[in-house]
Amino acid sequence: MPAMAKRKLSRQQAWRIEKIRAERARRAARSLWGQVPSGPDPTGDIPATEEREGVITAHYGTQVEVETDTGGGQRQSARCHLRANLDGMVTGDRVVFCPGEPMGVVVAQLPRTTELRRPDAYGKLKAIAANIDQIAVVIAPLPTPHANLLDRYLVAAQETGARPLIVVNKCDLLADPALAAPLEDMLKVYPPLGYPVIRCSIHSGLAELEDALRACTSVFVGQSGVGKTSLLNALLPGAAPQRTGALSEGSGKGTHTTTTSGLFHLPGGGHLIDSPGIREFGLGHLTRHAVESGFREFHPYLGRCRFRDCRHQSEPGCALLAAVADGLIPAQRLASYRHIIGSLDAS
Ligand SMILES: Nc1nc2c(ncn2[C@@H]2O[C@H](COP(=O)(O)OP(=O)(O)OP(=O)(O)O)[C@@H](O)[C@H]2O)c(=O)[nH]1
Ligand SMILES: [Zn+2]
Repeated sequence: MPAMAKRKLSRQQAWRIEKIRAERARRAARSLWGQVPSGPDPTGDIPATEEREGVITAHYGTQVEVETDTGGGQRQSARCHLRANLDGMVTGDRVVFCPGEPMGVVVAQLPRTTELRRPDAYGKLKAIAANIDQIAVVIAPLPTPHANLLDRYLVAAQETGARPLIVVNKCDLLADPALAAPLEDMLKVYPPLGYPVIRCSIHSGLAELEDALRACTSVFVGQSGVGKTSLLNALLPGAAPQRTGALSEGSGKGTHTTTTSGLFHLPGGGHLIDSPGIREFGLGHLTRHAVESGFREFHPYLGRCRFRDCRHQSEPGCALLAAVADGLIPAQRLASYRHIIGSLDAS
């Protein structure tokens, strides 16, 4: 701990230091993401301490890789231990750390803007990534896309606060009308609902995807085989899978374990967080309330059904059924809703 922390501080001094720390963290985070903070730097008159702010870019059990922005687009990485009370840290977390040789130590976690969570083996929801701005749900003509699965990912995305993006990969296969027709039919409901749709393949048309990923931190989620790893490798050759591991305490040399997740910087700008756990995000348990609120076009009708416990199946006076009949809600989305609720009831 720096000597400064041992001094007895008045409440006002402690409050001021807290404010300065928060401002420093905000500036560090914004400049790390390539945004230039505006206004004079109110922390400039404060003497530097050994503590720095950074972002967790990889996680290896009790060790993490923490990256700091050293200015001019340069970044520096430091391997750190986690303090024992900081076991819930994930890739994307912004932290305060003390650099050291061969390893530094993470001393504090800064507040998260968003959090991706999924149930662990015991059903308890655990964070798997933090501070994600955008969730790119990847689909493809093959494996066959299912509206209820896409909607499930969109519902899960809605809960996190990150903005959703639909990425249609393998568009080279759309030359086959038997693959194109059902996909286009399924997709047409999403742009009017405000979900952006991008079409690409690993062979061509990546510029639009690069644009959508610029200046933010994203994750790719979606069914196995839609091409998430291939897209990551097309955007950043050699990025996945990453095979560095924990450093041994004594020698500081690498051992061979696969990292559980990693944050990648894209050459075109923006960052991607990837891990097997993140790819399965959205397939965990959802509550009935989360499912209802995850269908954004349902919002004006929720609470307006005749029966308070309406399940929106065939009940008289159901506001959602009436909205479907009036063409205000796509029938495909109500069908998805029922499918997802049916899977909750069955589990
Ligand atoms: N035709 C075509 N094939 C593609 C494209 N992108 C990926 N593929 C193929 O699709 C298959 C699955 O790709 P992956 O990148 O492993 O899919 P994934 O979504 O990462 O799968 P998981 O790791 O299981 O989640 C591979 O055989 C890829 O070569 C594309 O744009 N066009
Ligand atoms: Zn109803």
